[in-house]
Amino acid sequence: MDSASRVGTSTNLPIIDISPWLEPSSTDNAGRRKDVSAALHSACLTHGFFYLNISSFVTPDETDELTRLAREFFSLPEEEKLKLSLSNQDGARGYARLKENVTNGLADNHEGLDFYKPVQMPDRTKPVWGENQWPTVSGFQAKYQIWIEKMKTLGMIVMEAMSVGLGMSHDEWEELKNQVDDSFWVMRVIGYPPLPNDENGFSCGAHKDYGCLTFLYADPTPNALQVFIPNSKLPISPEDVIPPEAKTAGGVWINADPIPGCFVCNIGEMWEVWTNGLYSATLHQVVHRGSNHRVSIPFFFEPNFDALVKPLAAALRLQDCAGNLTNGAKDHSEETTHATKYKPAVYGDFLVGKVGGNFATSKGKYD
Ligand SMILES: O=C(O)CCC(=O)C(=O)O
Ligand SMILES: [Fe+2]
Repeated sequence: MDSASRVGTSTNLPIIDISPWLEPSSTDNAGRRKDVSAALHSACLTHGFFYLNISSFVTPDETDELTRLAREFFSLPEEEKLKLSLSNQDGARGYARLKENVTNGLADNHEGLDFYKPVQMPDRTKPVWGENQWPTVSGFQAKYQIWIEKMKTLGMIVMEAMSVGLGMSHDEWEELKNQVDDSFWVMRVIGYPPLPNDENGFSCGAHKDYGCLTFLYADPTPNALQVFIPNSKLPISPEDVIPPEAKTAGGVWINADPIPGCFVCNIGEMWEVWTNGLYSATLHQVVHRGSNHRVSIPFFFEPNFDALVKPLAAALRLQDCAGNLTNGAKDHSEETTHATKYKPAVYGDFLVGKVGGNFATSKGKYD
C-alpha cells in the first residue's frame, strides 16, 4: 500500500447532502435546508473542500455515459484530437495535448478538452472569446450540453444554500445572484495516463481553483486527487493517521477519493474575495500512478464575466462579530469594522490574467 492510500479521506472532508435544497422550499424542509447551509459554511471555513451528495440529482447512468464518451474521444489518434487544438481558437477552448497544460512551471501529465460559456460575438483573437470545439464522437455534444445545463442549475442552488450559511438576507442573496446568474462557466474533460513511477512530475500540479465553485465528477480511480490540509486545520494530531511520507512543509496531502453518488466540491478564489478571507480556496493536485487511464470532468461554476466581486457585507459582519468576541466588546459602541483585505476584482479580468499562464509557451498559472 502506498503512502497516499493510507491517508484517511472522510476523516477530514465532510459529506453534505444537498437534497433539501433540490426540493421545492416548504415548511417541512426549512430546518433541513438550514442544516445543509450550516454544514456548507463550516466546510468552507475549514478546508473549502467537501463531498456533495448529489445522488437525487445525477444518476450513475449519466456520469457513466459522459465517461464513456470522454474515453472514446481520448482513444482517437493524436492527429484527430489535434484537429480541435486550442491554437485554432482563443488559446483556451479546445484540446490540450499531453503536457501542454502547465502548473507552477511544470508540464502536467494529462490531456484535456476545455469548454467555456459561449459568447455572443466570438472573436478568437481575444482571450477566452472564441468558440467551443466539439468532438465528432457520436452523442458527445448532446450529452455534454445537457450536463452543462444541469451543472448551471446546481451551481445556482448551491450558491443560494451558501448565502444562507453565510447569514445573508434575502435581498443580499438577490444582489449576489445577479453576479452569478449568467455564469461564465468552464468545463474540462480530462484524461490522465499513468504517471510513470520514475517521473518526478505531477498529473496536475498544485493549484487553487480561481472562480467560485468546482463540481468534480471523476471515474472511480482511487489515490489520484489530493487536497492540502495545513497543520493548523488538522482536527487530529498528524502523527495519529498520516504516514510521514505524506507530510510536507506546513501540512499534509490527503486523498479525496471518489465516493459513489457524490461530487468532490471545492470553492475557488472568488469566494475568498467575497468573504474577505473568511473562506479559503485550498490547494489541490493530482498524482495518478495507477495503471489505468483516469477520466475526470470538473465543472467550474463561475461568476458572470462582468461581475464585480468584492467582500460581502454578511462576511464582514461575521468577521466583526468574531473580532468583537475576541476583544471582549460589551456593547455596540465598542464594535469595530473589519477592514476589507481583498480588493474588488472583475471576474473576467481575473480569469483572463490566469488562463494566459496555463499553457506550455507561458510561465505557468501559479508562478
Ligand atoms: O482531475 C481532478 O481530479 C482535478 C482537476 C483539477 O483540479 C482542475 O482541473 O482544476
Ligand atoms: Fe482544480
